[in-house]
Formats: sequence, structure tokens, C-alpha cells
Amino acid sequence: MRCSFFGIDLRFPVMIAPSAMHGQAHEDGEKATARAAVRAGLYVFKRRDITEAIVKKAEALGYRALCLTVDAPITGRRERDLRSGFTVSDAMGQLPNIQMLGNVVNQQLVEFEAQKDLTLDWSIITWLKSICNLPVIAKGILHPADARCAIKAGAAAIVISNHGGRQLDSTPATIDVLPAIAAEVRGEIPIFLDGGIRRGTDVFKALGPGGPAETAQTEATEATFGSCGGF
Ligand SMILES: Cc1cc2nc3c(=O)[nH]c(=O)nc-3n(C[C@H](O)[C@H](O)[C@H](O)COP(=O)(O)O)c2cc1C
Repeated sequence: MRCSFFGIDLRFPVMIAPSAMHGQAHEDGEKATARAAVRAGLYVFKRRDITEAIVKKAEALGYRALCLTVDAPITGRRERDLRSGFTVSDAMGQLPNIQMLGNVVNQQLVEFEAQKDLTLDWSIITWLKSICNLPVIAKGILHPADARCAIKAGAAAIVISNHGGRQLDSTPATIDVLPAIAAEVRGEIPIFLDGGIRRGTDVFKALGPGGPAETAQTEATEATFGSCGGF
């Protein structure tokens, strides 16, 4: 089955490891997804030279695509995190990509957030493409108009995602917006989808009537990513 679901990062480029593109189930399930999301997270910083260095490092290491999270310019009010007293571990500071920030980040989430570039618009995709040869995937699309903007900006694919509902309450379910977005994209670029995929039948629902299977996405995916891409 040529499907790939991956959990990654918003507003900011995230690397997809070659092994992450094969869509195979793993016994660690969501724990593995969470670990990968933490490891893979990259952000566009106000200091573009830092982002550029991280992107070039990813390319040199053999990563095959950049996944740009476009739905979280600022972190949402995550009430579950507030209730549980969630904090970011100091160990975050030991991650190589964080260390590249040097004095810019003082290992505290609030300061880390302050370094993010909140002024991003679709031109960031053009910029990312100008500094590397990797395809850029826009993650966090929930509306056909945004899918069109992503295509115009040069995205190689989109991820229909509501960030698992973690970023903003009351966003639509991805399965509900899929048909309209697939109708807009009509196979021009591949569509990935995440959110609420918990069993095989969820995959079939996403591939069902109105979904990308009717709009020649598979061919577009293979053309861009080979035989291991999304819908
Ligand atoms: C622990 C955790 C961390 C996540 N971190 C990020 C992140 O940094 N960037 C991002 O774009 N999405 C992140 N996500 C969202 C996932 O990439 C994905 O969109 C979402 O989990 C899909 O919904 P689902 O959990 O219902 O499958 C995270 C999800 C989880 C569970």
C-alpha cells in the first residue's frame, strides 16, 4: 500500500528521514511518532542563516524532503498541557539542532518561541527551494484556497492536517476537508493526510469516494517521491 503518514512540525521546516517514507506500522506506535516529531522538529528562525544551516545539514545527511509546518505560527493555548503542567525538558538543549542556535536559545521554551519568525508567508517556500534541492511539503492545509496558495508557491506536496487538534480547538476533521481539497488539487501535486488514522479502515476511508484516489494523486505522488509517497 502506497501510503505514508508522518508526524512532524508546524510553521517550520521539518525533515523527513528516508525511512519515514515507507508507511509501515511499528510496535511502538504513537510513542515512536512522538519521538520522531521531537527529533525532527525544525523551525524557521528570525535568523535565516541558522535555518539555512539546518536545511543544508539535512540535505547533506540524505534527507529527501523538507516538511514545512504552516499551521502554527505561534503555539496554541494547549489546555491539556497547562492542566498536566507540561514543560520542555532542559535535555532539549542537547539536541544538535538546538545547539546550533548557540546563545540565541537559552533552552527555555519561552525564549525558543521568541526566536521563531512569525512573519512567514508563502514566499518562505520559494526561499527554502532557493537554498536546497529538496522538495518542500506544506503541512497543515485545511482549505482548498490554501492548497492553491501552496501550489502557486511551489510546494511539491501538501499535508492535510489539523495538527492532531493540538494546536487549535474546533478545527475541522481532516477527513471532512479532504474531498474539497482533492477536488482543487486534482493531481497537480501529491496529497498527504494525517489525523485520526488509527486503523487500516481509516486509510480506506481517506482513499474512498471524493478522495484523492479519484483525482489521480497516485501518479503525481510517484512522479515526485517515487513509489513511497502519500495519496
Ligand atoms: C507529541 C506530538 C508532537 C507533535 N509535534 C508536532 C510538531 O512539532 N510539528 C507538527 O507540525 N506537528 C506536530 N504534531 C502533530 C502531528 O504531526 C500530526 O499532525 C498529528 O499528530 C496527527 O493527528 P493524530 O495524532 O490524530 O494522528 C505532533 C503530534 C504529537 C502527538
